[in-house]
Amino acid sequence: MEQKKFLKFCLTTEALQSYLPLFEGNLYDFLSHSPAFQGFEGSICVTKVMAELTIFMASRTLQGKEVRQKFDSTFAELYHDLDMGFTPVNFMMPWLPLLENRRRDHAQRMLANTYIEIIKARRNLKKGQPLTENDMIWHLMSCRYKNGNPIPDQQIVHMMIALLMAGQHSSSSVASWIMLRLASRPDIAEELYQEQVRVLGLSDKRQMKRLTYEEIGLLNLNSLVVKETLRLHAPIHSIVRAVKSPLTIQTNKPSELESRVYNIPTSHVLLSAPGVTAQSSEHFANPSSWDPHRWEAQPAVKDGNEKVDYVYGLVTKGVSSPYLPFGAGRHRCIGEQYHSPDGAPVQAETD
Ligand code: HEM
Repeated sequence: MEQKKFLKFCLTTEALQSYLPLFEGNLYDFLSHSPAFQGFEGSICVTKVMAELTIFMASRTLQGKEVRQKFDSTFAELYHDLDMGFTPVNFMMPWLPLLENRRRDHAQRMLANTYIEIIKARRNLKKGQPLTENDMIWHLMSCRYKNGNPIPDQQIVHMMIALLMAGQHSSSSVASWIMLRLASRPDIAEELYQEQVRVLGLSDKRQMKRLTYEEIGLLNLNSLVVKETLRLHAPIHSIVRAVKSPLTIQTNKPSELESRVYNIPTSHVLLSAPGVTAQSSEHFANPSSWDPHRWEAQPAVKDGNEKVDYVYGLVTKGVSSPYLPFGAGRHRCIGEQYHSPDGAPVQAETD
């Protein structure tokens, strides 16, 4: 949890505000260079393009200049190999002599070496030499555990790779679904465009003006599109926990079930799937239809205002909402806010 608190530093509102110009810069750069966005018609592989875009934007903002520069060459390939080792079989049996597992391990070692070199080079900067931007690597290099110890370089490396993986998969998957859903609903795409023209205005050259952090909050339909897409296509469909000590669970609705009490031994692993309630007609009318406007009428969940701090900052204590795409409890996502400003300019520019 202490490490989670260190990571949270780069996801604060102030940090996110400072990323916005970087997001936009990378986005415009991508749109002008990527073959996928030349001309006004044609077909593209949405998942591939969104994965590329997300990794460029995340690497530049969270990981720092050096990592972003390396993504143009070797890093992207290594990341791909790491990514291919991210399927259930690799999780269940990470030791299997599969080609994917070997490539994954090789990529992990190469990426780790690269991060170590970046950290070393930064430590060797002469006193008085200007710092590069205040990114996550700098921050972790200056953090100390409660016992006063600095974070060992190897741990910084592992945290940086974990962050890269945590943010990339989820964000690029949601971005792809948004594009695909919008392609099937031109009326919503048009509404989104009109909202952006209304809120952001057009420049003299009839181009959309640059977005400010505050304006993101005014793009109401934009946020409903993200919310509704996360309801139907939450990227993390299964959340698993190993039972560490014997657990007794009493069901809330005993009348509907044969057994009211479950005794769960430590040999078990529990799996929760938040998408089940998010797509249930018990909570959402016509649940399989993608309708961002449903949230305008959706009753708010009464989960109470109580908050709890698991060391990395206050989070809502309640877990009874049928809609929990970012999880709940101590392992709840710390990237929720990051995801929104990341998505907003992308959606606005590609509409
Ligand atoms: C649409 C985007 C995202 C979704 C839907 C999402 C969803 C989730 C969920 C459901 C969890 C809980 C996992 C569990 O309980 O085991 C989680 C954890 C986490 N997320 Fe995200 N996430 C997103 C984006 C991000 C981003 C952009 C970052 C970082 C920049 C991030 C960093 C993390 C981290 C570090 C954890 C681990 C927390 C822990 O184990 O304590 N996420 N995320």
